[in-house]
Amino acid sequence: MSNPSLLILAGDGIGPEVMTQVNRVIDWIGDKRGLAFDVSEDLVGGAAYDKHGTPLHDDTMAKAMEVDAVLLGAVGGPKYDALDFSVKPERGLLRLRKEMDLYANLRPAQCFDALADFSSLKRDVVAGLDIVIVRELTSGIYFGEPRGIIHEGNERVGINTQRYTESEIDRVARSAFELARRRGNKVCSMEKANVMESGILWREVVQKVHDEDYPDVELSHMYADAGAMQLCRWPKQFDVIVTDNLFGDLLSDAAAMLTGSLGMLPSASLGAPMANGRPKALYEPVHGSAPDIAGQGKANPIACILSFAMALRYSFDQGDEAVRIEKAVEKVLADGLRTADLIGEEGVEPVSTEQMGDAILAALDASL
Ligand SMILES: NC(=O)C1=CN([C@@H]2O[C@H](COP(=O)(O)OP(=O)(O)OC[C@H]3O[C@@H](n4cnc5c(N)ncnc54)[C@H](O)[C@@H]3O)[C@@H](O)[C@H]2O)C=CC1
Ligand SMILES: CC(C)CC(=O)C(=O)O
Ligand SMILES: [Mg+2]
Repeated sequence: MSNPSLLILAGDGIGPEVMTQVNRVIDWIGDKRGLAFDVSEDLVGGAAYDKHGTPLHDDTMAKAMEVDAVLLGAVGGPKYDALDFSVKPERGLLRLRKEMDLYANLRPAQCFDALADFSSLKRDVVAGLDIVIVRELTSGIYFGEPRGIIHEGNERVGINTQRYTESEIDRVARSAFELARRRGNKVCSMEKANVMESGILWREVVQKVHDEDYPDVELSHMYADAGAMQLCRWPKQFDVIVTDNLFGDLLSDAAAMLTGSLGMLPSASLGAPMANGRPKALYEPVHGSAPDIAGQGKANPIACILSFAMALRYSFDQGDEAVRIEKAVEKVLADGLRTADLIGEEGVEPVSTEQMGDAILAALDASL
């Protein structure tokens, strides 16, 4: 039988830097755990634009549709800010999400004990935190029509449309309830049903899916603005949060700071099962291309490494190996290793991206 296939799209900015460390972990898993992957690499975002004049070449899109899982670094950067909207690096990533139909974006926010004092919130509030935001990823205001910038009278008007069908809400709600059953059995759904019709529909459909098929899961509803406040006030009240594309984008960046840094948050974007039973899947850190630190060897590779651990868990039924990687990360943090984004106190010397990779590989070796 052939090895499972992975397509690596490192992208722009710190994407290739953090992905270099992930490649080392992939090699380690192949050598030391006998879990080899057929890895291919390609371009996305600004890197693809530079070569092909498009942020995602059709051939790359076709490859992404064929492989067992895609691993992505990050896209975007100031070099591309002036480009026409249709060819901006971010469009490449949005096309992947849309055409692979990756409707459920799982964004876990877990606070490692060693970082509990580093969060901008008090230790009590974040210690032991383990929540997952399930963000709808293929619809809502990022994709709704009409959209654009039009002329009206003597001024321009920017338009985006929030649009959700019942079936789009239904399927992401099911993902959240299924996930909750494997965790703390609680779902909190967030929208703005007080001011948006799409929020009213969202709330109704989530409630219906719950009542018909998941009555055993505890369900609550919250307005997304209040949800943001509750995430900062007492995040441990949550287990799984399900929300739309825009609110999920915002709430998950906010949740990142509960864990210490945006450089810590992995994600899995999952779609319907393929013929082999595995879900269509793309794994990527929640952070972007971090142009302010790109090329300096300062980036924290943990979010991207933990995204590969999520791939092992959700695409390849290798939950034990995923835990092995998560424990290795926990160990290096407990040993005091910190990339620059995790340094709060004076006198603590940051390690480089590569040194963090070295330490995680050493911790993996020690786990054998
Ligand atoms: N999935 C993706 O590829 C995403 C791409 N972007 C794109 O990235 C570019 C920069 O966007 P920003 O708003 O600055 O967000 P960003 O996530 O790239 O950076 C925000 C802040 O967090 C820091 N940071 C992020 N990841 C880090 C890591 N691994 N280690 C250490 N520090 C880290 C950065 O240095 C920066 O100060 C833009 O072009 C944006 O569109 C933004 C978010 C997601
Ligand atoms: C297309 C991305 C740049 C949008 C984003 O911030 C995200 O998905 O986290
Ligand atoms: Mg974002």
